[in-house]
Amino acid sequence: MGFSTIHLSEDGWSVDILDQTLLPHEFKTVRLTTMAEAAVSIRDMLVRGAPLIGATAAYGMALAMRQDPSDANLQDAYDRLLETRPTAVNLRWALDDMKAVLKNCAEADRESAAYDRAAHVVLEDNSICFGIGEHGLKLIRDIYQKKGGNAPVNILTHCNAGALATCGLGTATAPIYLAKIDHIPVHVWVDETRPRNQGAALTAWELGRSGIEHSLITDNTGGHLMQHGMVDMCIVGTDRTTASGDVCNKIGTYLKALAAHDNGVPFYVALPSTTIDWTVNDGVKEIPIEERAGEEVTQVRGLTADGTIQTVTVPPVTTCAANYAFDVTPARLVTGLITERGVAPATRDGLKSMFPEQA
Ligand SMILES: CSC[C@@H](O)[C@@H](O)C(=O)COP(=O)(O)O
Repeated sequence: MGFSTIHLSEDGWSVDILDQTLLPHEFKTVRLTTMAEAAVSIRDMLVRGAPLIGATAAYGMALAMRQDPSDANLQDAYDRLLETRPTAVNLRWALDDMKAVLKNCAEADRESAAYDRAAHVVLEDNSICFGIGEHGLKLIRDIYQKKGGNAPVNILTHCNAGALATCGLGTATAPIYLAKIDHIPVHVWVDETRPRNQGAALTAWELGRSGIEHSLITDNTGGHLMQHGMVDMCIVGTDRTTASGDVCNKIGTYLKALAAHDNGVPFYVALPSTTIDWTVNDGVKEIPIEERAGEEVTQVRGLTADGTIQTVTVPPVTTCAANYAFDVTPARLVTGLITERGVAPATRDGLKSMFPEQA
């Protein structure tokens, strides 16, 4: 990939992250030295994407244990990191995982145990992304062969479920990167993904760096492309997948799934098992949907002709905006869930058979 979303700095204890709010026009690493800074980096979306949020929270716990390894601080760090973003369940998964390891350690051992476990979370995510990539690659290869083996596979994706959202090849993008290595021509339709433009700013940036052919489209274009046979498959990520296969992902994903269903376009969701919330069944009723500041809708940030980065307001300055960050795609609209263990039907039985030890 040529970049790292999160890693331990050379001092061996502080944590370097890529400030994703500045991409694509500025590439800047930020150093986290406290749990509070880790929490802010998640809340303000310097890091974002479900798996990377989890990894940052894990390192946030390590920074907390370095400052004060007491039981009280362990719980305080857990609570403060958990409240940073409500929807991506990887956050809770990583914090639960860290807490389970740390509460069984003597206080004197907690700092080193926390760093070890956080490194494990990062490495595990890397290998999970690769597994998702291998299983998703088979789906892309099948479509390529069905098209006669001489035309690119057109894939639509929403938001950024790429390397930037993870500690590896990404989830939705992993099969795409592996297809390139396998010499399967792929072209990606990149939804710009208002309001924060993760598609335009992040997915376009990372696909471009990797030499993957892509076209940026407005969020409303997908249905038209599907009606005209210009999308062979959709692959998106997820922030929380229910035990019954409902998928909560960036706002607008549901509308893409509806359009895909209406046009017979396969709609796949790529996910690490850490994104499955086994305690939730009905995604629409039970998953908390993050609501963010209206300014994310009313304002747009970008590069001006004179090379400066500026934020401008689009509607009348008095307009109030509603900003729901995620929506839920019911399982019935999902063709398959691409996990690190294989492609599962988006059903309770499908997930159970893939992860029997969890269910
Ligand atoms: C592999 S990332 C999957 C999802 O987290 C991704 O699609 C997404 O919706 C990210 O939302 P964000 O608000 O940028 O954190």
